[in-house]
Amino acid sequence: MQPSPLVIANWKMNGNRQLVQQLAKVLRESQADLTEVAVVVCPPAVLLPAWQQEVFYDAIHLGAQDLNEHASGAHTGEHSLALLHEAGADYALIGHSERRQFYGDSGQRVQAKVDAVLSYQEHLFKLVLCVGEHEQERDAGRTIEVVQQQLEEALQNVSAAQIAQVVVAYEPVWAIGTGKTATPAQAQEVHAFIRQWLVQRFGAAAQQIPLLYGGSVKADNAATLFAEADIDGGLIGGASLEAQAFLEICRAAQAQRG
Ligand SMILES: O=C(CO)COP(=O)(O)O
Repeated sequence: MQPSPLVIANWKMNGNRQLVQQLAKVLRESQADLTEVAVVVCPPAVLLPAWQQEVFYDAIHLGAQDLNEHASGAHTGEHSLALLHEAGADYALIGHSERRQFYGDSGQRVQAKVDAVLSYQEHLFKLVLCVGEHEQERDAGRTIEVVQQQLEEALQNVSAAQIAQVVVAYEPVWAIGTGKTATPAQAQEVHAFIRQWLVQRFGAAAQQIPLLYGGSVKADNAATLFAEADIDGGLIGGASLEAQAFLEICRAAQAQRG
């Protein structure tokens, strides 16, 4: 059995209360068409409470774009899992390339955040581990090596029992916000590798881990990407800020299992 389709909106530092209402309305009106696809919205943390008021059916989850691995204390500007949970989140993105590149998330820090999620009140959060290569790394033929290293480091302390809480998102850095989507074949090649690595490391249960593709997914290319055997959905940036485009992407994920 394949993992259930999953589509995640990553609003990054965008959106406002009006967009919360717009997107929630579109999703609510279309819920009958989205029976097979789970949808997660990761707004800026301050908008989580606004989303919490809009979300009243089970298929929609809220997620944090990042978290602090400490439980509490002197960490100005940061959010603990307890705070995020209170604001309605039960998913957390970890290791997004923008955090790795611009906000100091080293491989070690990413690993600490993974461990924090998995040791936080058992099974409460799912984590979405983002991996992906830079353009120079792809050009140098190092894509698989880079992705493998990111997986090994981040999931170092994870047990086979905990793997059900993990989602992996492959986001080639050169495809993020550039309009340069990986071709379905390029994405599938890396996804097949990730699947094989996970199964080797965690056993057959890893067949059920959703593998998402992210990087310039739009309404018009989602269906061909999601048609690939190991692409179970998407992590959507820009297109998640347009309610109709995001809905079309969710529909494309649903259609794969329709
Ligand atoms: O980084 C992304 C989602 O996390 C992808 O962003 P875009 O869809 O804007 O390329």
